[in-house]
Amino acid sequence: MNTLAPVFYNAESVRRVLNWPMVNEAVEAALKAVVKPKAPVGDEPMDAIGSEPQSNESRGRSYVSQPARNVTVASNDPSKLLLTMPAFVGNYQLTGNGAGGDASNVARSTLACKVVTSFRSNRLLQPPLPSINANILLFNAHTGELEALMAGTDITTWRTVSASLVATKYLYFRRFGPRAEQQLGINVAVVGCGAQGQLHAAAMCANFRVDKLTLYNRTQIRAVQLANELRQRMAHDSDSCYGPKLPDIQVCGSAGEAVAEADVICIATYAKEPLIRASDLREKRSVHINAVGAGEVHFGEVSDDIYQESLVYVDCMENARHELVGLPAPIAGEVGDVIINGNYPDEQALTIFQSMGMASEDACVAEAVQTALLSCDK
Ligand SMILES: NC(=O)C1=CN([C@@H]2O[C@H](COP(=O)(O)OP(=O)(O)OC[C@H]3O[C@@H](n4cnc5c(N)ncnc54)[C@H](O)[C@@H]3O)[C@@H](O)[C@H]2O)C=CC1
Ligand SMILES: O=C([O-])C1=[NH+]CCC1
Repeated sequence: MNTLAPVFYNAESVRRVLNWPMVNEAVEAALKAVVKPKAPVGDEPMDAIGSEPQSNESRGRSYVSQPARNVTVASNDPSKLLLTMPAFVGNYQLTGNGAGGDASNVARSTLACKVVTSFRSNRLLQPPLPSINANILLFNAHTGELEALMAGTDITTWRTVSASLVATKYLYFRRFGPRAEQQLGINVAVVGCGAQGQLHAAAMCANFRVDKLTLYNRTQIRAVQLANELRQRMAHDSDSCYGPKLPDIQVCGSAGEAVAEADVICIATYAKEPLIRASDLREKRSVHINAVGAGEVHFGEVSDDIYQESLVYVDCMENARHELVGLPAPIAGEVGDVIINGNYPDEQALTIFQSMGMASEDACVAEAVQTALLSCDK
């Protein structure tokens, strides 16, 4: 493509092409690409003696260059942050869905940088603004030229929710069998009904068979509004993807009440103190938690006693070394490794997906969005 002048894709254009099959596939590609190859035990190639294991690139697998994100505190207020998130994702493939209709199945490489602010007080403005605002720069991966600037706020919400969907599929459903995500009904709890919580609630119902959805928000009216919106949307959706029966949606007075019968919990707040504890979870564990929020300290909203009982998985081990210092439990592994190797947790396990958010997810989704928009123009 000739990129003499970068193209601007506004939020409306991006929203037009976002859909779950596309975003889920792009996010799954990013989660797999960050997994570093393991050195084969007792079978090291001659040229590997004393050196690093062979790279994903030399093995023909996808790979990532994703430095730790840079955080700038805006003014003297530590809750106002500017994050720069660069990533190169090499040699990954998307099928027709993930490429926005372009089923060429060629290996792709994407170079991108997301610039995102997190100003949690934006919600208190009149009128309120989103807490998270993002833009994504997409470069030509061969020449380094800037090709596009893309509105990235919706992509941030969608790719974060999608990471929770993918984690739920592999860390929860797949422990019960290869097609359990299509067959098993689940109870889902959403704690925090801001931008993230709202889309988590809708996406869990659109992608899985949800029997019961419980919602909790500190300001209850927002949970009530979300419940009403979801009920209306589901009732009017003609090509229903919600399974044979619509979910029973309930608003709860506490986070503990919301999670009491949940199989899958999504928690996305700015709370610094834990909102859920081990005694809140149902006795028969077999529970999966997507821990998404808490701002600067990712693991603040879930109590230590839950972490201590859990197998904790992350999106990226390398990022965890920088961002999860003090995590009250060891890290069991990366979601991408579970996808690649099929080493699913036991049925009874309590698992946490500790979501930090990766620049490579933004890059792969932005690339899929651009492909979809270009194919719309044809
Ligand atoms: N893991 C990832 O990739 C990403 C994580 N996030 C994080 O997700 C969280 C939510 O983000 P948004 O939904 O965009 O924000 P939002 O401002 O739209 O919603 C924030 C929610 O947190 C709740 N909340 C805030 N403080 C609380 C407290 N002390 N106790 C209980 N509830 C509280 C609010 O009631 C609201 O429901 C943030 O921590 C944000 O940093 C956001 C984007 C990506
Ligand atoms: O990954 C991301 O984009 C963010 N994580 C927290 C704020 C924004």
